[in-house]
Amino acid sequence: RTNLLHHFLFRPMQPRTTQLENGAVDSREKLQEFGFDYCFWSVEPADPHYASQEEVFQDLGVSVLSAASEGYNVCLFAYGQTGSGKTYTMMGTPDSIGLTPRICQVRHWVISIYNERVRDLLGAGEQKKRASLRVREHPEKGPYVQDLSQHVVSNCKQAMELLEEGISNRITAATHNHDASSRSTKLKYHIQAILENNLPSEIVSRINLVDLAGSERADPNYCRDRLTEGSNINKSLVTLGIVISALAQNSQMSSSCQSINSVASEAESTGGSHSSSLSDRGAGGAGRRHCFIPYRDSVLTWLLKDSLGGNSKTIMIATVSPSINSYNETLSTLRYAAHARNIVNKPRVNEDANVRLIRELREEIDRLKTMLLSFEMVSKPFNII
Ligand SMILES: Nc1ncnc2c1ncn2[C@@H]1O[C@H](COP(=O)(O)OP(=O)(O)OP(=O)(O)O)[C@@H](O)[C@H]1O
Repeated sequence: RTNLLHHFLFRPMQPRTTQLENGAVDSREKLQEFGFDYCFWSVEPADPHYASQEEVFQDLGVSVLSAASEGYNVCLFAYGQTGSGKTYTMMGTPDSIGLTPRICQVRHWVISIYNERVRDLLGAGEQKKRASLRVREHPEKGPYVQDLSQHVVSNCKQAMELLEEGISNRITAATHNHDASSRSTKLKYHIQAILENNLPSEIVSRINLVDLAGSERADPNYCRDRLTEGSNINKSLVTLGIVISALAQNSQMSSSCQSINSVASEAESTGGSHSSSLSDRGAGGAGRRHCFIPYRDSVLTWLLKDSLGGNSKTIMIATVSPSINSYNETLSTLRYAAHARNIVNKPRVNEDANVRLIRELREEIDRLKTMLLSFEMVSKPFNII
């Protein structure tokens, strides 16, 4: 999230009309307003407002890389209806390279790819044979996939080749196994790129790049008729929706408690007669139960635990189609994104405690040296005499 906030007036390209009971037509436009940080229009290259892949990278990719080099975990995920451009934005085409290969072109990235069944798409030998890998949770580093193969890439071309290899492995595996879950892959791919900075800072930051399946799968009715695929098929996307709205609700609750508490402390400091009642209300608000966040209900949300409401800077790309036929899906994507925007994460620099202490002591020495220098400069005129 940046501080920049624009407003998006959602207006269908043709005014929506409603047939009234008496046969008349109500052609009033229905406008909906949404907040967002960036908006990219990439329908027609000849359009003066056309946003190229390079522009999207400059706005989003560069901030991902700079946050990661500072030691923050970063997550970038694309959400939207089928065919609205998630893969185009995240992966791109050979002629128009998207965000993921551009982000991964930096040296010493370690890439791992897996789908929602946590299959290692780039594994060789034993790793390739395994149907699925286990997700475990490290007390400090958070959830991770055990025994995932790691691949180092040093340029954009290598990253693109590796991604294509992983994606073709996923398609082959799904076709051969007649695996219902893989055929309707909820998560197209999930890459974890780990940036390891060498000593003395020892910063390790994790980048999650996620290309989700079409958002219409988040609708529990989507595969009602597909008996073979079962009702759990869209679990990742449905759970993602539940997690996002629960987090948004918690964040809103916390911010309203904070504002009540700040009004209360202001009233207390000015000696207001009603301060105690406001404090009580604040305490009551804080005491209100926060929603339980069901991260573990799906592998996707478990692995993205830090990215959603935790230690990460997270960017959600909501892709929408300009077509009037996609009105409902577009509206639902924008509502989803508006919910996600309310989530407050707590990103922090990943540093070893000892390393942090050394860094802080060095900063203190620098500060004291500067003070000493300015003190010497002030006292010099007297010495000259
Ligand atoms: N901005 C764009 N410019 C040019 N082509 C685009 C753009 N966005 C999408 N496309 C093209 O539209 C088609 C569908 O896009 P894409 O595969 O990215 O959709 P998706 O949201 O990932 O769909 P799904 O959820 O089904 O995988 C692709 O052929 C893609 O190259």
